[in-house]
Amino acid sequence: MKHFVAPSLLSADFGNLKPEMDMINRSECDWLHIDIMDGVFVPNISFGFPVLKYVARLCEKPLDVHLMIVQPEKFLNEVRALGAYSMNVHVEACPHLHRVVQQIKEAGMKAGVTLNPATPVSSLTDIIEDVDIVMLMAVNPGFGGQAFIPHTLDKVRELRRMIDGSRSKALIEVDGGVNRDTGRLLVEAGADVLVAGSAVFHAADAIEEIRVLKNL
Ligand SMILES: O=C(CO)[C@H](O)[C@H](O)COP(=O)(O)O
Repeated sequence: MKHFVAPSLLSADFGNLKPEMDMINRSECDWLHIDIMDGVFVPNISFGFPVLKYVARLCEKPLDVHLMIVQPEKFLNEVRALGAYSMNVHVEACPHLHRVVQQIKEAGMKAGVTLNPATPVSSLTDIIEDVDIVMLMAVNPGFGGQAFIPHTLDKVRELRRMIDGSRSKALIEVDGGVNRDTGRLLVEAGADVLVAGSAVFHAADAIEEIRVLKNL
C-alpha cells in the first residue's frame, strides 16, 4: 500500500484556520491529524472541542484524533461527535487499554494506540490483533518542531515484524520530527502513515511539501 500523509493541525496558523483547511482540502494528504493535550499527561495544552467543531466543519479529510490526555475514554462521545475517523489513545494513559479499544470500535471509529518514545513495542503483544492503528511517537509528546529520535526506526521495523507475523492489519503511524528526510527512512522501515506538523505548515509551499511527502 502507498503510505498516507497526515498533516498535524498543531502547527497550523490558528489565526487563519479557514485558508489552512482550504489548503488541506486541496492537497494530496490523506488525513488531518489532531493533537488534543490536557497539560497533565503532557506539559502543554493545545485546543479543545469548540475549536475542533469549527475545524471539523471546514475539513473534508478524515480526522485522526490523538488524545494526549489522561482518561481519554471520558471524551469518546465528543470525539465521535466530531465525525472522527480514528481515535488514538496512549498506552501509558490507559490501564484498561483493551476496554478502551473496544469502546472506540463500538463507537464506530478506528482504534489507535500510541506509544511514547520510551515505551517498548513489546507492550503491544497482547493487543496488536485488536487495534487498527499503532502510532509511534518519534518525539516526546507535547510540542511540535522537535528533533526526530532515530531509535524510532528500529521500533518501526520491530512493529512491522510483529504485525506481519500476526493476524493484525494495523497501520503503523509515526508522529514527531517527520520531514522529507526522516519520512523516507520511515517508509523504508515499514511505516504506513506519516504525521508531519512543522514540515508541512511551516513550508513555503505546503501543498508541494505534502506532495513530496506523499511521493517518498
Ligand atoms: O504530537 C505532536 C506533538 O506532541 C505533533 O503531532 C508532532 O510533534 C508534529 O509536529 P512536528 O512534525 O513539528 O514534530
